[in-house]
Amino acid sequence: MSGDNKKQKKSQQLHLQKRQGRRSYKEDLEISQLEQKLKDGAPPRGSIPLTAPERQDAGASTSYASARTFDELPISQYTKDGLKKAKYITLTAIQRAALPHALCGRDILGAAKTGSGKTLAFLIPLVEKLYRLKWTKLDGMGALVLTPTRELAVQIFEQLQKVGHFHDLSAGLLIGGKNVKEEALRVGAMNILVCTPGRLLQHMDETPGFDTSSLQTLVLDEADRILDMGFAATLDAIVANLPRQRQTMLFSATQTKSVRDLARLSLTDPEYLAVHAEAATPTPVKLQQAYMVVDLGQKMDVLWSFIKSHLKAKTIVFLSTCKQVRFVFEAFRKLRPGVPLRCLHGGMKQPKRMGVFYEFCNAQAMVLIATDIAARGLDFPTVDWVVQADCPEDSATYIHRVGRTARYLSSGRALLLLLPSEREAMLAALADAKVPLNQIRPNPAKQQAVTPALQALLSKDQELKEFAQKALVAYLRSVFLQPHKDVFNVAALPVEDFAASLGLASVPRLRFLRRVRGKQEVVEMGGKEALQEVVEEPQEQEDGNVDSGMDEDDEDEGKDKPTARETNGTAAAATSDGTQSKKRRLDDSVAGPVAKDFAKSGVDNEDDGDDDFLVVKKRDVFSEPVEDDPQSAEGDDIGANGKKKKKKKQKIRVGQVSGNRMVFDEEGNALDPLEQLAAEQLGSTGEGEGEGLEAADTREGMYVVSERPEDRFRLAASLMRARDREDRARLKQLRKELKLERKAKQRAAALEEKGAGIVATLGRSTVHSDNKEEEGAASDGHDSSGSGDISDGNGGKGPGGVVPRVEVAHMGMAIKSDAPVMAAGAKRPASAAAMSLAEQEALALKLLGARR
Ligand SMILES: Nc1ncnc2c1ncn2[C@@H]1O[C@H](COP(=O)(O)OP(=O)(O)OP(=O)(O)O)[C@@H](O)[C@H]1O
Repeated sequence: MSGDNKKQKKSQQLHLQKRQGRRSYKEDLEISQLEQKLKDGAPPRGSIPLTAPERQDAGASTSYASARTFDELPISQYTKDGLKKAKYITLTAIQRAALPHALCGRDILGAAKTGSGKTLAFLIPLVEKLYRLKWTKLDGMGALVLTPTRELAVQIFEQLQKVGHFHDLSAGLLIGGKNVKEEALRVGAMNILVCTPGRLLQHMDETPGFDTSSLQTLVLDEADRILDMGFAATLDAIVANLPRQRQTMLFSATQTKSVRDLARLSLTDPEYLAVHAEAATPTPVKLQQAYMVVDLGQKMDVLWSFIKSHLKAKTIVFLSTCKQVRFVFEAFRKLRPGVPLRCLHGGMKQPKRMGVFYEFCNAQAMVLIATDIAARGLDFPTVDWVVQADCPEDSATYIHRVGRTARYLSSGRALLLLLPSEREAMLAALADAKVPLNQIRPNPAKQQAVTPALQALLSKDQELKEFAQKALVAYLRSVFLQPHKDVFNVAALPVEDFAASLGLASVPRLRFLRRVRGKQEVVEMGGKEALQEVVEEPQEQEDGNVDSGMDEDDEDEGKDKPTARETNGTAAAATSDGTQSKKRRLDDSVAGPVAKDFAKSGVDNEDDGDDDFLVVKKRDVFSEPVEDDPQSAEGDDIGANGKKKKKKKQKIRVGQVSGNRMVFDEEGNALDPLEQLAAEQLGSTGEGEGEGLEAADTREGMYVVSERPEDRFRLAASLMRARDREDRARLKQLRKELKLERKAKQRAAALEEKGAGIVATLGRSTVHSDNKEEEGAASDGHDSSGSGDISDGNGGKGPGGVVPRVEVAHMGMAIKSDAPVMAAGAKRPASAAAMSLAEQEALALKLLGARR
């Protein structure tokens, strides 16, 4: 038999062996040795291996409890090689404490500071257990990792690819925002699933043949969040579908010890491993933390000033609700602070979310404005600052938010903005949690007022104005719904100042607020029950609009989701009279100009439930005059028949005399169109209005030259040119940002592309295989390695002297950049991005044209 034929036969035999679930002799031998070592050297129950003395002589003891490096652990060569490839050599504290217990199959409650390496502490035992059980692709789902958010699931999945790089296991990512039918086709063949709870339950309910009965390991990352009331029903339903006989591991920086929670998961004699329990602080040692007391009306200025004075930093800004994030992002972006801005919240579409996630990972200087969706687990490299612009709901959320910086060995800084009404109780809660905080004050020299610029922006941009209105309502509502009433007192908030700081001329009338304030007065006069009554009123509970930091319902893409808090306690489910209350609200009379703006602009669309909050009387704005809206009052013209005359649209024609046409400013004052244009131009400098006018007077003498029409035309033309220049610069900036975005999208799309974004094969196949049989085997979803046998002992290339290769049509844990599947995958996002660039350019050019 020729050498080639022999090779081919051996390869075929190996395939057959794999399909039958058998391992090579060397693997079998390794597995039995590992089992023995695990049994002999298991740490005593209840011990924390972290305190075990370091081994002087590796051969002297059978215990691996004192292992300091991954090489010293009783784990497979495949895992060791995967870890080495990813440059993981020494164990972190939580890994030293948890791995010895977890590897011998015990249930674990792991608690350690943020950024301390908890992910590997559960991924390694999970992969090892399946390896030792000789799990094959035919054995179905063997391990399940649950996480509260999609981005965290993706991140864990990427770590899993590193650990399992050389293993023959398949892994899937089940998160919302993807095609559930495509997932359903493949989900049954996955050995390890990383999921958000909502999507997993959906598959359990709807995917035929999705079998979880052979599950060996269940992991809850950010366990306290998954166990809290927001996920309660989902989690209970998932657990009901899982076998009771399994290993369960719970990890978080703020671990639960609640007996009730543990009973729900049927933990058996769990090891509680809190490695930093005795530490002076629950936050990373290299994290510097400070707080600043800021009036609500000053918050926007403080935030803007912070961003302007940290242009080279990578910063995450946390706000309470999706709508605030959207408004602050859109408004600040338009004001161009000089550092790229991005936003991340639960209302965004999944591909956009992933794009932002990767962009922020790769950026050196950038501000990410986010809700608590980014608070937990996300491992963005080199974040310099975490700014909590809105107070966190409790000390646990504080700890997770600040944990996005100072991760592993790096340092970082965190700033918390507290309102005077939040200060005392929040500081007490943080002191209880042993969080060290210094007070700092804003540097007056660096203070920059953004409010006048926001006012100018909002006066020109109706959409932004609506965003601001919604942001205001969403924030007040979120404060109202917070359970910790000693910290969050909506009645104490200076709402008018807040509205003004967002650039709004007036405050929408909010019935709930009026009632809370009314009841507050009663409370102050001694009637405590009154406030209780307010808190429990059902009418205000339809849309909390708070982004709780979890992807609770994967199908609710694009909607603001209610929080755990809303489904729990404070805002218990709406009562049977909820519908009536809603009707009552709609029947109420219009309160003020802003409410009318909402009515006119038809903002009461389905996806913005918080408009329900406004007291809007639906009426035909075309058939009756609006009394208290200066803009409408000035502009409306009633005809002889009593009907409103249709007004001719006003235009400014460059190069022609503007005649006697008038336009009106925000306050309803009449302005000549060119004067208005000049005023707008000044406003858009981003300086305070008053300052802008003054500067213009001396700089260009606009108001002097506007006496003569020709001069005014010249002025208008020069203003137009200046705007064109500005737009061109913006276009350039846009292109730059798109380039960055494209790169991020490519990464996200590559993830998507690899097996529709959900599948990975933990493979150790050869890279350059011209063996047709092998390829055929690979394409039908089975192992294609043919050389997984480690008996040939070729060191340096991983076990068995093989180099990993991507299996056809699957996203391999053994991804190689030269793999055909990647090359094909890379094409699509690139052209998609190019299209969007072209579209963006066309739009920008259209804008430029329109201006002329
Ligand atoms: N043994 C190790 N050696 C070097 N780096 C490590 C090791 N373990 C983990 N890391 C790195 O430390 C960083 C933080 O790890 P990880 O995300 O697992 O932290 P965490 O404890 O889960 O944080 P959080 O509580 O925020 O979820 C990651 O970048 C990870 O790659």
